[in-house]
Amino acid sequence: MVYLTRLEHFNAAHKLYNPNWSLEKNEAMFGKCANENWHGHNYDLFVTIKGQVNEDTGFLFDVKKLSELIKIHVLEKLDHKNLNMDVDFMQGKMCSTENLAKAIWQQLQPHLPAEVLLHCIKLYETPRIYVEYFGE
Ligand SMILES: Nc1nc2c(c(=O)[nH]1)N=C([C@H](O)[C@H](O)COP(=O)(O)OP(=O)(O)OP(=O)(O)O)CN2
Repeated sequence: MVYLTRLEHFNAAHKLYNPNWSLEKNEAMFGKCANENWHGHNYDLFVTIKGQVNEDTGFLFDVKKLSELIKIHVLEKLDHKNLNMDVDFMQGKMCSTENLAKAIWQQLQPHLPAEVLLHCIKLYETPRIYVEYFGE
């Protein structure tokens, strides 16, 4: 089994706000990210796939094709967007790094060829905060 990773990048805005809570409770939980405090992040997205190496190509999967799939199914929906307002697959969800990583998996996984398994979505919200999601 070989693991292959492609790093992509996008910028997006969000706020952390639970509409079922008071402003005070949101502020207490989410601090400077809460309520009307819209702010942006430079996200780094690591997509890791796994599988067997093809003897003819030496590739698990052409990483340029992987990049293209990520662009079409993930980045075009997220880059320079407001996660809370513009992104259909984040509607009704808290726009945390955890939920975004899980949603990216759900967006991408159905578009990978059968012989390629998605192993991990690793998403950096800041250089010091990241989430890894393994699809479970
Ligand atoms: N479990 C989670 N906790 C937090 C998340 C998250 O997605 N999951 N997100 C945030 C905020 O989005 C916040 O904007 C993080 O940015 P920041 O405070 O700038 O984070 P850093 O720790 O990298 O910056 P410092 O300056 O070092 O504090 C908060 N929590």
